[in-house]
This record gives sequence, C-alpha cells and structure tokens, in this order.
Amino acid sequence: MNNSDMTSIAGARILIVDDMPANLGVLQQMLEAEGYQVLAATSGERALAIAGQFLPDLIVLDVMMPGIGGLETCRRLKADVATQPIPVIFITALTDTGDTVAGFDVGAVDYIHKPFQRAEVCARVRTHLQMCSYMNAYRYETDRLRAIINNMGEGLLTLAPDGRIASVNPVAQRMLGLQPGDIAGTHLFDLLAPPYDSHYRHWFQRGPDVCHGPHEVQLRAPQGLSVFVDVTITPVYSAEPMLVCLLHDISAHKRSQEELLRVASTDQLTGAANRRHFDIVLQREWQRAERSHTMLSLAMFDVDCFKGYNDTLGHHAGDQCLQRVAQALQSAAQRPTDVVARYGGEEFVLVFVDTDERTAEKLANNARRAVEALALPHPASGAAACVTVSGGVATLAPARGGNLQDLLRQADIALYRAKSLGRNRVVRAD
Ligand SMILES: Nc1nc2c(ncn2[C@@H]2O[C@H](COP(=O)(O)OP(=O)(O)OP(=O)(O)O)[C@@H](O)[C@H]2O)c(=O)[nH]1
Repeated sequence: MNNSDMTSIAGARILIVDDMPANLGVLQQMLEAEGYQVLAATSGERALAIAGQFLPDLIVLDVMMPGIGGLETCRRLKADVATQPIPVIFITALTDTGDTVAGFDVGAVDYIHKPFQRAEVCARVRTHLQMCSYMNAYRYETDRLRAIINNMGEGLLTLAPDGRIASVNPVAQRMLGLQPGDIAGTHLFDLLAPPYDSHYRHWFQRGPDVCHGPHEVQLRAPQGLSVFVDVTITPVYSAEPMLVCLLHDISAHKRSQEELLRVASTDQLTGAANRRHFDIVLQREWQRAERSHTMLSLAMFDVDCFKGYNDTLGHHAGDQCLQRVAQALQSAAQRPTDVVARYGGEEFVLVFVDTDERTAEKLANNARRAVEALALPHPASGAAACVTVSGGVATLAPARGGNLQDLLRQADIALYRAKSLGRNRVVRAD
C-alpha cells in the first residue's frame, strides 16, 4: 500500500508463518486467490528476518511452533520500531481464553482458530488490512498537516473563544517569545503591547463569532524589540468552538515605512522638520487648540544678514551655519510638543502648543539667545559680531476665531518689525 492510495488494500503484502508446510500451502493459495502478495516462513526466526526485510502489511502467525514460538515472535516484532505497526493475526488450535488473552497482550489484533474456514480467514485479513490502511491514511494526513503548520513562514495559533492560547506553531512561538511552559493559561491579549492589549481583551469578551482582520498590532516584544504583526482571527466550528489566529510579521515593512516618513518630513540640510511636515503639524495643532480652547503660538526666525555671511565666508560655511542655528533653536524647544521646522532658506519656525503670548515670547527669546551663544563669527553682520537671529511671535486662540494664515501673517509682520528695529531681537505681534 502506498501513500497516494492509502485506503486501497489491493496487492497488500502478507507474511504467513506456520511450521507445517501443508498449512502454509493452503493459506498461501487462498490469500493469493484474493490478490495479495504472499511471503511464507516456517519458523519464528525466519518470520522476524522476512518481516524486518520486507515490512509486510499484515502477518498471520502460528502460535505453536518449535524454536521461537508465536507469542515470542510477536513480542519481538512489537519491540522493533520498524515492524511494530504491522498488524499480527494469530492462527492457533488453542481455544483456551487464557491463551487468547496472552496473544492480545503481546500485541496481536485478532485470532483465527484451526481448523480455519477460507471465508473467515479472508474476512479477518481484509478487515485488518482495511483498518490498518485507514490508520496509515490518517497518520499520513496528520503528519502532512503538522509538517505544513510547523514549517509555514507565518505564525499560527489556536485559541479558545476567550482568547486563551491552545497551541502555537514554532514561528508564532518565536514571534511571541513564548517557551512551551508559558502557553498554559496565557491569553493572546497578554502578549500585545498597549493599547492593543485592552482593545483585544474587550474584543474577546464580546464573544467573537466573525472573521477579524487583518489588523496591525504591536507585540509585547521579547528583549525590547519592536515587533508589529498583522493579525487575522477566524472562528472555526469543529468538535468544540475555537479560533484560528494567523500572525504575519510586518516589522521590516513598518521600519522602512517609518524611515520613509522620517525622511519625507525632515529637512535634509539641518535635520529640523521640513516645510511639508510643519504645515501638517500646524494644521493639526490648530484644530486641536480649537477643540480644547487653548492658545497656539508661533515664532518665526530669520538669520540676520545671512546673504553677507554667505558672501564673505562662502556657501559651504553658510550651510554649516544653518545646521548650527537649527541645533540651537532645537535646544531651546524643550517640550515634546514643540516643533522646530525650516520654513525656507534661512528662515525657521517654532510651534508652541497650549502657550500664551508672554510664554511664547520668553521661549522665543531663549531660542534667540541660544543662537547668539553659539558665537559664530559673522564678519558681515550689521547686528552683531556673531551670527544672530531675529524673531516674530504670534499667538491666537483658534476657538475665538481667525485662521492659520492670520497666525502666520502676524508672526511674519512681527519678524519684519524685529528686523527693522535693529535685528537680534524678538518682537511680539500686537
Ligand atoms: N548657505 C546657504 N544659504 C542659503 C540657504 N538658503 C538660503 N540661503 C541664503 O540666505 C540668504 C538670505 O538673504 P536675504 O533674504 O537677503 O536676507 P539677509 O541677508 O539674511 O538679510 P536680513 O534677513 O534682512 O537680515 C540668501 O543669500 C540665500 O542664498 C542655504 O540652504 N544655504
């Protein structure tokens, strides 16, 4: 029998063992007439050798034989991993129940009593070949399924409806940083990073009955790694309700996406946020301030007499100067919500959220002083001996009216005034 036709018993190979050649002849004839291939042995020793070499599909074994008897032969067959799965049917003249039980105890699957009837022999052989063939097919399918699950590149889990983990494949085990002993009693949401953990805790509490996902979640990653996966959970109705959960690692994709986003929002020369990112932030913060009835402040800076700096020290020195100025402004913007962006050539903007005009003016002056403190010599400046900036500060409460353009225009006008008042100063818009 082969794997492609697991349930077929046609042409099965049967080993018959009997010390009486006459009995062997009769058995061989009747089994060959049924279409089986028949191997014959006249002793237990020969039977063990033939079984080991040819691995028959079934063995019909005489109990009473000189040398190694049938029971011992059967015991040895069952002790060998190669021959252990082969079903053994005893054939015997013994009718005592104790003898029969002894045969089953050493691993036989059935008994045929002598004198045997052709129909009975054929029926018992056929039944056990059939059972064995179903068993093989089942084992083959189970092994195949296990190999697929264990070797697939995705993480696969089975879960109870409340999210408790029932099983994991090796990839899922690795992704989740689980040891085999950790699985019992662990819920999937225990392994997710916030806020996904509480989201999924509630989702499981609602009793999931429809397919869910794929959804991006972050795992409570082992060794501080940042692991993101797409999770898909599908209810499966087999003997008992369960959920099949598929985890697809998207960490690499996520990292390159974040890197792209960083590059797309950063000014290449200075490392400050670029104009595009500034526009997004300002729009977002304007709306947030409108909702929360808070103030939004903006400081616009311009490097003083920068054309002269370039003209005297060269464009390369000019670039380096802009980098240092950006760093100085950045050092003055200390709250996590503060954003420093390069607005244009030698112009920078600082966004201060939830900040009134006085505080914004103070912060802008801190930033201006930080640039001055760089003490970068500026031979062509009319304002000071070193590089300085002028700043214009504007503050609005979006909930009280106005718009973003008003804020920008007011900051720009204030900056213009700072320039005309002699530079290296901050002017607050009226
Ligand atoms: N090195 C360098 N120079 C730049 C860059 N972007 C703009 N600039 C220069 O910055 C200078 C700005 O000059 P202006 O707008 O005349 O202003 P200013 O000389 O700073 O004069 P005030 O603003 O009135 O103090 C120009 O010469 C630009 O070429 C840059 O990325 N690198």
